[in-house]
Amino acid sequence: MTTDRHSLVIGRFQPLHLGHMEVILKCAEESEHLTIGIGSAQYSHQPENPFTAGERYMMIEESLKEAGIGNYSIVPVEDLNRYSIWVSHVVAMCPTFDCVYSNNPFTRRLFTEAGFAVRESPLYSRSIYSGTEVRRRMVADEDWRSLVPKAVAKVVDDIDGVGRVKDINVTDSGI
Ligand SMILES: Nc1ncnc2c1ncn2[C@@H]1O[C@H](COP(=O)(O)OP(=O)(O)OP(=O)(O)O)[C@@H](O)[C@H]1O
Ligand SMILES: NC(=O)c1ccc[n+]([C@@H]2O[C@H](COP(=O)(O)O)[C@@H](O)[C@H]2O)c1
Repeated sequence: MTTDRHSLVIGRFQPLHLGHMEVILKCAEESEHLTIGIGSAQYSHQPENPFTAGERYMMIEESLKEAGIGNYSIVPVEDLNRYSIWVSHVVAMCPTFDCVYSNNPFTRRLFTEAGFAVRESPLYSRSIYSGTEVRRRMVADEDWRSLVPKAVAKVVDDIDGVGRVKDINVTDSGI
C-alpha cells in the first residue's frame, strides 16, 4: 500500500538492527517518501554511541539497498540542548514530512505538540532487538550478527567496529 504520506523515522541507529528494519519497511510501504533521521548525529566513540553519523549512514543505505527500498532520504540530525526547538531543527534539516513514527513517549510528545501526526509501530522482540543488546553482545563476544541486517555486519567488520566497541567500554583500570 502506498499513500501520499511523507514520513519520518528517527533513531540513533547505534547500530541499525532488525527491530529498526521492521519499522522502516512498514513505513516505506505506507509512505510515498520516507526520511530516516540519524539522531544524536554528533556523537561517536562513546559506549552508548560508538558509530559516527557517516558509518550509520552507510549501515542504513546498504541495508535498504539489500531490502530493495528506494523511496527514502537519510538525514543526520544533531541533538540540541533546548528541547522546545528540537522539532524545528529536525524540520529544517529534513525533506518535508507530515507523519512521524516513534515509540519513545518523549519524542512523540515533542512532535505531537508541534502538530505532527505521530504513529506508534509495534516493538519487535524488544528484549533482543535493541542497540543496547547488540553492543552488549559485541563486548561479550556473543552472537550479534543475527540481530542486524547482513549489510550492517559488513560495515561493522570493515571499520573493526567490534574492536572499537570493546575498547571504548574498557576503563583505564581495565574493568
Ligand atoms: N525492537 C524494535 N522494534 C521496533 N522499533 C524499535 C525497536 N527498537 C527500537 N525501535 C525504535 O527505534 C527508535 C529509537 O531508535 P534507537 O536507535 O535509539 O533504538 P534503540 O535500539 O532503543 O537504541 P539503544 O538500545 O541503543 O538505546 C524508537 O522509535 C524505537 O521505538
Ligand atoms: N532535544 C533534543 O536534542 C532531542 C529531543 C528528542 C529526541 N532527540 C533525539 O532523537 C533521537 C531518537 O530519540 P528516541 O530514541 O528517544 O526517540 C535520539 O538521537 C535523540 O537524542 C533529541
